[in-house]
Amino acid sequence: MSDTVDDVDLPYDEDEASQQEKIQALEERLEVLESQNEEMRDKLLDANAENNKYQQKLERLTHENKKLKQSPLFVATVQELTDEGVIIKQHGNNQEALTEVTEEMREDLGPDDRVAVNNSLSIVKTLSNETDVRARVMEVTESPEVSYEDIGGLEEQMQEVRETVEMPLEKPEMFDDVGIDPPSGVLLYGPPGTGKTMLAKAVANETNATFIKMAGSELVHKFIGEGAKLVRDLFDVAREHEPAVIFIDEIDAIAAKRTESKTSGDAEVQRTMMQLLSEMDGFEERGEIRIIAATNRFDMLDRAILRPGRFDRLIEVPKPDAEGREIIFKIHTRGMNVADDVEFGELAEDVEEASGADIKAICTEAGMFAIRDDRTEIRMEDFHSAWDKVQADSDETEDVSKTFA
Ligand SMILES: Nc1ncnc2c1ncn2[C@@H]1O[C@H](COP(=O)(O)OP(=O)(O)OP(=O)(O)O)[C@@H](O)[C@H]1O
Repeated sequence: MSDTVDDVDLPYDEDEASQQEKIQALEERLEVLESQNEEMRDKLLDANAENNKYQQKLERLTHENKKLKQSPLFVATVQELTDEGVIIKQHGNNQEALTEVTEEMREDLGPDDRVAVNNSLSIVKTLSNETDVRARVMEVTESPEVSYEDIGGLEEQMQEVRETVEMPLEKPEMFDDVGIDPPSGVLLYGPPGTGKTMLAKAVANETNATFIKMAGSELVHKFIGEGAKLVRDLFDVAREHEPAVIFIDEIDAIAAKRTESKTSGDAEVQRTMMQLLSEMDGFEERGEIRIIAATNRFDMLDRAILRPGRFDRLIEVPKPDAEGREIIFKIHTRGMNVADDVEFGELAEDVEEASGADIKAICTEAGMFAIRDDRTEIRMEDFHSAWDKVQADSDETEDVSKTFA
């Protein structure tokens, strides 16, 4: 493009064009240039808008990036508010530290409050109350209402649970006299709804022990030190309630085989499991506390937890066979008004893949079918319709969980 007027390529012949022709040619050129200018301005506006969009995206990504790079937060408990600052105690390592806080934050803080702190131990936010967390994740029952008679088809398993959990609680001296250590922990494994929780509850009931249940998934927390702290709490609560049976359901959530990825989440889960193992290793001081864990995913477990002194007694709890199913039908219809012609043996054959939990559901549903039909007596056909419904419901749940997987 030309820089000066002298260089401009004129739209007419300087020597031949008349004044009129020159003016007209220049006007036409001006018009073209104006429309080109307009076009360029539009493009510039578009480009600016686009630029803005990219700028925003860049900001968002930079923010995300920063968040990802940020180190995780730690959990601590406020010990004391002093003139020099706030004394906090970190969970996990139990170290105390003095940290400064803003005046506004100081007003919201009190001793025993749980707070999240960053790497430099500055308080980032306050957390919900610890007792709330404990209550949410721990189920403590003084005497669960399940007895051995409520469990069907698990004779062998029941026998083994009694030997490994009941005997050491009731007759610890026998182990001393014989000179062997009782098994440390019992691991129940098998498909969902087969009676693992029931077995643990029944043994607690029969030994007058407090039943303390915690789900492994509840131990997986986003704050460093939180899972390990809850494990310590779990054993503290058990010590306060001796004799006690600790039941850790879904143990696979904290004791799965190590994956390749080394994210901080994995490390936290690992720490929680280590805490559990170290509590179990302190067996001598554990007194009248027995530990039972359960999983549906035995294949996923880290073998480290199965070593001697840890969960060293494995008990498989399978789906019931026909005989077991018949017993479970009888257990769950004990209080029900069942017609004389109902054949539990036949029903047990019909519901081949049913678990104990399925059979309980079938019995309740069969009752519902009778009510819908305005009857107070439950017939064979009600049980059959109920089995169809239970199967259809579980297919539906499976479809839903597949959709959301
Ligand atoms: N063997 C059984 N005898 C009688 N009832 C059973 C049996 N198994 C399961 N049930 C019924 O199913 C319900 C659920 O069983 P339970 O919670 O013990 O199963 P689970 O094996 O712990 O399942 P999950 O692995 O899903 O936690 C029980 O409350 C009980 O009503």
